[in-house]
Amino acid sequence: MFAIRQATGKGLGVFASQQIRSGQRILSDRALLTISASKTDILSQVTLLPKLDVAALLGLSQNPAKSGVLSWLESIWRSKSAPSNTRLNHTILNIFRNNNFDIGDDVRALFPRVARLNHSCVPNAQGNFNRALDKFTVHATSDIQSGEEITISYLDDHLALRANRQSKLLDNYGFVCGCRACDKTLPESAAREARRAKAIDRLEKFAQSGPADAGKEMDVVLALLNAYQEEGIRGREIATMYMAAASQASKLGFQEKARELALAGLKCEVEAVGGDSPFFAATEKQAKDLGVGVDINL
Ligand SMILES: C[S@@+](CC[C@H](N)C(=O)[O-])C[C@H]1O[C@@H](n2cnc3c(N)ncnc32)[C@H](O)[C@@H]1O
Repeated sequence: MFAIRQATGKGLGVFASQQIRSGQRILSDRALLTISASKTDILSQVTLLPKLDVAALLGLSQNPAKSGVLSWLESIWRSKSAPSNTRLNHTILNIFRNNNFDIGDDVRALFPRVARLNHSCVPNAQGNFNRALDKFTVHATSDIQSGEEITISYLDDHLALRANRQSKLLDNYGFVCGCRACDKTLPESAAREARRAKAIDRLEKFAQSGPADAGKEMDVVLALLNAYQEEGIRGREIATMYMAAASQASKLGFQEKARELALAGLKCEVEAVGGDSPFFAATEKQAKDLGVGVDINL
């Protein structure tokens, strides 16, 4: 379904080798290495790995940024690593920083194929850890054409403005993003940023406007959802927003609207994580608790 090859200006990348439909699972990867913040350090963990896994780890990309620091990792490095100044140790730490994913409960992990996915601020796929499978899965969040690069977002705030996104990517990964949303030469670029700025402004005004009622909250979530849709961004965050809007609609007594929003939330969730994910089960339960049990064809 995909091939790993050179992506101009980005090192290696993952490319669709056939058409992939939105919601399709592209890959699921078992961790090469997992690090828990409280229990262990990276270097001693690596010494326990089979040789083939060490070779796979050392084949992953390094972060060229000098200042790129994940403070959590830095503290583990400083407090527990010894000897700390060999070239190999620095390489391992650098690779871990550049490729790890937060999988919840203060655990970070390296996944060999997932680590080849490049970033886009308007990604066409999303990665999530599936606790039931003990694997990191990647799902298409829009239709992907054969030959197209498969991308995910490395950022938490998907609606952030360009300057904000770029400084985070530069600090943490050492690259200047040239994705569609960051490319200032594209005709739609200014309109995109203006739409994002408007949505952020609306959210900030809402946050400052004192106690909110369900009606105001629903309006602001619907406006945000609209902004995400206009940007072509889908995934779990959007599913969460749909469920929040469904909850407000239900509080206001608009059961039909609540049902419609919950169905949209469930669809978005299942497309991003798959029907076998505990995240999806939790969202299904949320819909049931709202009294808007919806059946969705998996
Ligand atoms: C997790 S790795 C992704 C795979 C990597 N390209 C490789 O060759 O293995 C992250 C690194 O890929 C590169 N990268 C990812 N997204 C990029 C983008 N949008 N623009 C430029 N470089 C990017 C950066 O060097 C970043 O530090």
